[in-house]
Amino acid sequence: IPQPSPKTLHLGLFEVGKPLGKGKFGRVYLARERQHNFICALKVLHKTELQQARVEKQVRREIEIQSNLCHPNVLKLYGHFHDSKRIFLVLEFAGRGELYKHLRKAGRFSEPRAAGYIAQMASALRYLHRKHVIHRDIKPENILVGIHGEIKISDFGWSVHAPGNRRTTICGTLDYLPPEMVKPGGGGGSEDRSYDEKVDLWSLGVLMYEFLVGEAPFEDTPVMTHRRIARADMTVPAFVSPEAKDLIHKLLVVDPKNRLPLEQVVQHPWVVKHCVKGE
Ligand SMILES: COc1ccc(C(=O)Nc2ccccc2)cc1NC(=O)CCSCc1cnc2[nH]ccc2c1
Repeated sequence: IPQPSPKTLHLGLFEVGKPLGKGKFGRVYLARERQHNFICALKVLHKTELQQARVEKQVRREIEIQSNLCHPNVLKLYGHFHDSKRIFLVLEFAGRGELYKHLRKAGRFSEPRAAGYIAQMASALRYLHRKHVIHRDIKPENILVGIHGEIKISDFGWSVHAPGNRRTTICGTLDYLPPEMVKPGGGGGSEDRSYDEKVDLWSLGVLMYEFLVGEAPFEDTPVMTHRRIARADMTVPAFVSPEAKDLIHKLLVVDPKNRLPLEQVVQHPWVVKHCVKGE
């Protein structure tokens, strides 16, 4: 009988299939867990890479946070295991792939479709915020689509327990960052970068805008994007309905305290109008 190598030993439980994508830190494969014929996504993280990027603690915290989350619109982390060199995350497989690909293909979403997605996002964020988890990186690239068309927030590479205080610099797009995370700290020069769950309300507004318009509201050169975010300086095109425009303006508010709470987002006329009960 061939001696199983450490690789097959750990992966023996899984039949590894086609690559699903490459994340910041790891590759993801379609996989089937043999015992129960269970299809999932297997994310492979290399310990050396995590050590070099000094994110091992973050991964551990993330695994601890995520293992306790269970919501239809939050991508499930079923479990994890590791061998000498790698950490394996056993993730839910979203059958219809990445939302941003659907958005790029469609250009922009119809208002009913966008409203359905915003209602699901609000439901997922209410769940996360009740558990004092801030996502902090809501954008189309971090949303996957399940086999029934339902959306799933994922890639919590930046999630923290509220209130958070950013230490690591932000990399990647600025488009979704709220004023309190791009603006130098409030008066007194002290870099007061504390923020709370309301950062996700701002990002929900940016996401809604991008669903309806096909591009982010503050898209510009980095310097201009900073300035426009800090002032919530954006224009909503005329083809966007007045109700949708109203909700966007109630989320993209510079002062976090004045952003529309999630309970009121799901009761907003634009969301209610397009969401048939129980859909
Ligand atoms: C809950 O989810 C996650 C939890 C944690 C991490 C993570 O990497 N954490 C980390 C890593 C290193 C340093 C710090 C933190 C990633 C995810 N999620 C994804 O990466 C989504 C795409 S992988 C799954 C998946 C499913 N279904 C698909 N359908 C088509 C493609 C596809 C792809």
